[in-house]
Amino acid sequence: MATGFFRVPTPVNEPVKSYAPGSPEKESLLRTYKELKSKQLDVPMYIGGDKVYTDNKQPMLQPHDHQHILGHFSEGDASHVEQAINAALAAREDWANMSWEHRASIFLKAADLLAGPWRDRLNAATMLGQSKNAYQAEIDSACELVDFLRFNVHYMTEIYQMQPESSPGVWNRMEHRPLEGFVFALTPFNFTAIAGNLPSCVAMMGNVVVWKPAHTQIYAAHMIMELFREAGLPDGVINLVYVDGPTTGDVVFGHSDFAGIHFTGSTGVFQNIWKTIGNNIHKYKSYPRIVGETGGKDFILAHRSANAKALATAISRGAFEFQGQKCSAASRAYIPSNLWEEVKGYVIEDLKSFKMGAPEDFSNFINAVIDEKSFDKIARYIDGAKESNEVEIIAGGNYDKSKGYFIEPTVLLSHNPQYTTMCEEIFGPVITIYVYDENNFDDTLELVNSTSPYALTGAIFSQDRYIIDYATKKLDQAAGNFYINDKPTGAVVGQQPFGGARASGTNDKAGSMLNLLRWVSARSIKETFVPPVDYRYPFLGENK
Ligand SMILES: NC(=O)c1ccc[n+]([C@@H]2O[C@H](COP(=O)([O-])OP(=O)(O)OC[C@H]3O[C@@H](n4cnc5c(N)ncnc54)[C@H](O)[C@@H]3O)[C@@H](O)[C@H]2O)c1
Ligand SMILES: N[C@@H](CCC=O)C(=O)O
Repeated sequence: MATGFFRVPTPVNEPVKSYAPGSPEKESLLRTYKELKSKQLDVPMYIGGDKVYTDNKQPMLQPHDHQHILGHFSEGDASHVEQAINAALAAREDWANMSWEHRASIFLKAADLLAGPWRDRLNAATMLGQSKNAYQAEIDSACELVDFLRFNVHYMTEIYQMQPESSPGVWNRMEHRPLEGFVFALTPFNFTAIAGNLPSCVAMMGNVVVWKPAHTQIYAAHMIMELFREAGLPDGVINLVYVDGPTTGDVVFGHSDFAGIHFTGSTGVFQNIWKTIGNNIHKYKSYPRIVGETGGKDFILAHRSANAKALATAISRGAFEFQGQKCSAASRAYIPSNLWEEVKGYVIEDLKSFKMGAPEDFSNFINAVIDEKSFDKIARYIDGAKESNEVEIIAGGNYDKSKGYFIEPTVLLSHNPQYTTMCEEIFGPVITIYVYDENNFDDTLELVNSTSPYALTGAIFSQDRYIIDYATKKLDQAAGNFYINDKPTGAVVGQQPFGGARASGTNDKAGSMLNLLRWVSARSIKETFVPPVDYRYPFLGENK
């Protein structure tokens, strides 16, 4: 059999298209958007080689126009989860034995399809189903997913190249085996790229997967599955089911072949999953890999030396892009008293210029939040602020769900640094600001570090290099992604490996070698060329 030591193409980040007025990409995307919007899809689950339809049809809505249905998905039950596990296990041997370069080819082809003919379709699906504007959909569902696929293939080869030393007469080798069993990918609503990455990077390493997306992301999720199939992913390697979370969890976490979970979502759900796995630990063949990236309460801390305009821009973009429905969105800010009036002026000016509405109008910066449950939760936080005498509403504060789930970008000013919205994740377009005495930077650093249980992202703004150095050291455990003079969001694959610690997750850095290492189990092999033929140590003979 002919073979070689193959080098994969060097990955570079997929360029982000502008969708500027009159651009060909804008025209082409809008055409696809309108085409998809005009029809209703009947979306199946994908189990083994089958597209599985059930009688339990659930609507897929547009968050910005909830009476407009995009189609229906077939909801499954526990029996479908069992079938998906069986299909995965049946596919395991062939997939695990496929030469790595062919696994790589499938995902590199998926990346090229997505960068080319599939780009508009996945972007339009993300705009329609998750209410992202064109630019944010482009960053997420096109560029970030393309980057995940290409960079992960590259990291995979780096892992395979990790080999031990050998001594004379011996050749030591290390194999990076897929896990024994199946892996469960449980994905959130807010990023199409994350939904695509969680099952695919696990499969890339030779594993088989059962994938359950959030119900509100199924519209784009099924297109990702179609993309992988077109790229040549064999049947049964990734099995996509639409079953409610607890029912899926009961079947998956009770199965002896459960080998790991790749999760992104909220902290509470992840902590419950961890407990369930702990309680069932005696049932499994191996200790399951538990990888979870979860919630955040991401901060901006400004020093009195900060540039007020840059700081205000970081607040406007960092808190409100994608309606704050980003794990990394800035949701608490600590501003020194000397800068507050100026910063407030810029932020209010920015917010006045924001347009809110459906994504098909490309001039809308703000779209809708994902569903009624999220809308009601965010509205409750805003109502709480209206009633509190510890908080003022500086901007926004209105909401309306009559047509779509629209919440005005809202800036709260809290006089209490421990007020609820300074501590809890809201996951919506709300930022709370605490203005501190400009001479009290040290105490404020401590406040930032200790106020919330999360440690996902954070930013320091200062023009003073001693302060930047000092804050970077003091806040070393406060954020897994730390930004200097930039908004605490918008991590790019290959540039800022992403993930947080404390209650924000296991910090296995999505889109990096660190993450992929969790999906392999190394086997060390020692081969001795001329084995000894006498058991005695040399000195045993001399003592006679
Ligand atoms: N740290 C990160 O990288 C990152 C990235 C994106 C989103 N997030 C977090 O995700 C959350 C928003 O996403 P979401 O609302 O989809 O999260 P979620 O926790 O509600 O849902 C995530 C997934 O878990 C499933 N699920 C929910 N309850 C379950 C249960 N009891 N048992 C089993 N499965 C269950 C959901 O159906 C979904 O597929 C936020 O907290 C955000 O911070 C984190
Ligand atoms: N890569 C993204 C992660 C978003 C999570 O929801 C960011 O940093 O903005």
